[in-house]
Amino acid sequence: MRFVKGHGTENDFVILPDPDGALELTADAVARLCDRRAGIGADGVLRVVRTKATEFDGAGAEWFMDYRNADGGIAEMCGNGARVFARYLVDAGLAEPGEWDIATRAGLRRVTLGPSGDVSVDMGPPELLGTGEASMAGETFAGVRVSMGNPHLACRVDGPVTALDLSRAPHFDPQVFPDGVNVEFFRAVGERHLEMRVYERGSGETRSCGTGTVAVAAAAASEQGTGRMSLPEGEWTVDVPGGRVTVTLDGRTSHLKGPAVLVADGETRPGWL
Ligand SMILES: N[C@@H](CCC[C@H](N)C(=O)O)C(=O)O
Repeated sequence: MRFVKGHGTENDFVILPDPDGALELTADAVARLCDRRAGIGADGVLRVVRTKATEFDGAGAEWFMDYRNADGGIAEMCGNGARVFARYLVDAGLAEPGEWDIATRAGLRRVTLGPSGDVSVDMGPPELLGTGEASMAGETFAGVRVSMGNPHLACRVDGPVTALDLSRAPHFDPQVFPDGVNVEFFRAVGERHLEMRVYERGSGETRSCGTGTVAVAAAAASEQGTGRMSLPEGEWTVDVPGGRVTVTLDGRTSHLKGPAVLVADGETRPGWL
């Protein structure tokens, strides 16, 4: 099986080119590919498949991003994955630099990219769903529930995010989050400038989460309380352990911009999976 390895702010992926949808990708195979000791190692898998070979045929995009978490579970959307997916398509000559849509389980997402460099994704409008909480290492964290197509709980903290112990999964109420949740911890470090760490559903602590960075920018913007229905417009810088991304809220939608890097090509050994 051919693969490419890539990352977006160190949120890393095994990319599996499967244009005709011929791969039978089981949860077990995904978990083995993502295993950092016995496999290739990644936070998730991006299967690259033509929409016409999937149930998303007719969605209005040529390519479907089939994203899976490291534990083999399926997620609706992955923001860093979308950037890396788009960079792979251009690098492989399967798409031209420019602006076009990719299909995801959360709907179409428009990507903008040149022949090299950063990739921007229209992430859609963040959906603020009220408050929620999670607990970790004996402490309870209050946050804002945000849907970016996938579920998030964005928790503001007082101290540096580096001080948090994210070695274990945060606890949350499964009645509030029946599909699980990605939990972000963020703190303001300047004007529209946040630092963030995340514990991702299905992948554990990762060094970046694109949907999570938009969720924390939306949560922080909502606290600015203009009383209007839409979030205050503005550009946010979000620092994550793996680097820096920019989130733009424009009242209609949100954009995530940041690096997307391909680092290796390879082939799994016959019979290994
Ligand atoms: N790292 C991703 C999010 C991946 C999916 C998430 N773990 C979930 O289960 O919803 C991103 O960059 O958005």
